[in-house]
Amino acid sequence: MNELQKSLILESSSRFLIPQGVKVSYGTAGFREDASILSSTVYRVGILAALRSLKTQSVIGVMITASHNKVSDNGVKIADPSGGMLSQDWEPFADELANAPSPQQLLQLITEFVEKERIPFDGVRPAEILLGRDTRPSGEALLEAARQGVTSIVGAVASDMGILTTPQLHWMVRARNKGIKASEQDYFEQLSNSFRCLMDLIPTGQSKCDGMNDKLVVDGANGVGGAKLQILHKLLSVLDIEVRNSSQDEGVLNDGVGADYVQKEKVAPRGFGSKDAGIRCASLDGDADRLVYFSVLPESNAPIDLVDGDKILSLFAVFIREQLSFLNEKEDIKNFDKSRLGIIQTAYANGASTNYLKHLGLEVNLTPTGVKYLHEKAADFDIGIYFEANGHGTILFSETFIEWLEVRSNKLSSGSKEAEKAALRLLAVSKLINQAVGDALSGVLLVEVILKHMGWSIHRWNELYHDLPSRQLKVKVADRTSVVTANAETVVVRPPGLQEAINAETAKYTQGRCFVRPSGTEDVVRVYAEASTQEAADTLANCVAKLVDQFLG
Ligand SMILES: CC(=O)N[C@H]1[C@@H](OP(=O)(O)O)O[C@H](CO)[C@@H](O)[C@@H]1O
Ligand SMILES: [Mg+2]
Repeated sequence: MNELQKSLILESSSRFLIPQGVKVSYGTAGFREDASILSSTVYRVGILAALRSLKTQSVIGVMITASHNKVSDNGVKIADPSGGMLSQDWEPFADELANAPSPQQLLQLITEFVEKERIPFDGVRPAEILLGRDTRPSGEALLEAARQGVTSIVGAVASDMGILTTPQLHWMVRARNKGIKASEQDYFEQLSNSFRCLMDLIPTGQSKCDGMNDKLVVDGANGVGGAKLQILHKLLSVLDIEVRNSSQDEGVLNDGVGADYVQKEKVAPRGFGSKDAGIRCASLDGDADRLVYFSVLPESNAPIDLVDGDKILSLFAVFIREQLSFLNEKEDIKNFDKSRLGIIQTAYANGASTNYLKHLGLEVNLTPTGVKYLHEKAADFDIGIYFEANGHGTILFSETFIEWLEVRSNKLSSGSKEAEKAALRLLAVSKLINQAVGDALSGVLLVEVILKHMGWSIHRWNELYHDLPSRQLKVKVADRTSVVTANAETVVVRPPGLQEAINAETAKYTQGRCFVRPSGTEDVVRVYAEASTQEAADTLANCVAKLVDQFLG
């Protein structure tokens, strides 16, 4: 780094001094705090993104959002060249950078890091960053802070992509680095074209089913997703969609609305009630990277039948497996010796879903909580389907498998019609479903077209299996990092004795399963328990919460 560069960083960082006594950490979902203390953090993430862009010689994304958190919070995270999360080996540097006490210390850290990582300041490409934000009122000023961070690196270019869903920004970064068209319009066109293609491939006579209500009502969490879904809807007049809670004019972001609320509380969001009984409903979270479905029950206090991420995963798995079997029948797929379908879940997946998927003969893998782990594992397969129970997930297709499908779908025209259609369907799914990150908008479209393909109502879908009753609790402890887990967080290895105590308690319950882990986003230890009845799951969770308190309180 030359002297000009150094003085530029010193000068601009003196405009973004860090607040006293605040320590931030790049957690499971980037930095997330009360918006009022975030501008120095976001400014520094702008610098980090520019360095990452120089290092990778690729376009990098910065997304300003706090997802399902309250409207006064905000956050920031980086999208890597693939469109996925920031590489984990850069996370410690993100922490150091964000917490450097003074501009001088910040500059020193950057200088050392640039040398250590051999970041090319004289590379072929200058840094290029796409900036996006959700609808939070604090977003505009924070985006400006990010822009100033980016442009404190000489030659770096920051493009403001405006108000976007998180998955749209990730999609654009991925598309830009693949050299394909990457505007928001291109995103909508790709989704709507591949949706139409899947609709055209629905077997004749299949698209009607008794008791199937064709209307879908979507809760937009008063966030960014509702308005974007309306745009898609205009392009896809075949879909009968009504969007409620679609902006902050209709109510407060994430307040009694949204996928996180619906999934955790198992109640209908604001604006939905017993009048909607039986209708197929869906809920997005504040930045539209999570999706759950539900149907309201006729009782007056509007309880719901929840169709969560596990069941969306199961629906996708059934459909993909069916297409693979059409290819299999023709022996075609056997020629592709590595073709493997993998299912990825976390320990929070309902045990009934895991059993169901294993019964289908599918390979189910568990990873620790957090999209980065699920995504990484899913990329090991030709088709990897991953979902968190809370509704974040997608389907990844390997490049080689896509190439194989492309060749097959051309060759097959002379052979089996079914196999040809199956190959075309899989290709369309790979274009519809976001390959960068879980995306509620593409998720809605895929669910809708698969339900039509199967001729299934939401009730038929929900009957795939019955969730085991479960309970989640949070325990406040002195130091949550003293809980250390192994085996995808299913076993506690520290403090000693805690796992044995959990085992002894769990053994008392039919179909009992229980695990504890430190949260990556909140200062708590989470307890998850499952058993054959709700009462038993509640008791098990409470007993284990007490154990956690005894061992760590
Ligand atoms: C039990 C649970 O829902 N955990 C959530 C939550 O992580 P924790 O590490 O459990 O706080 O936030 C993550 C980021 O949004 C999400 O990936 C994850 O699924
Ligand atoms: Mg989100």
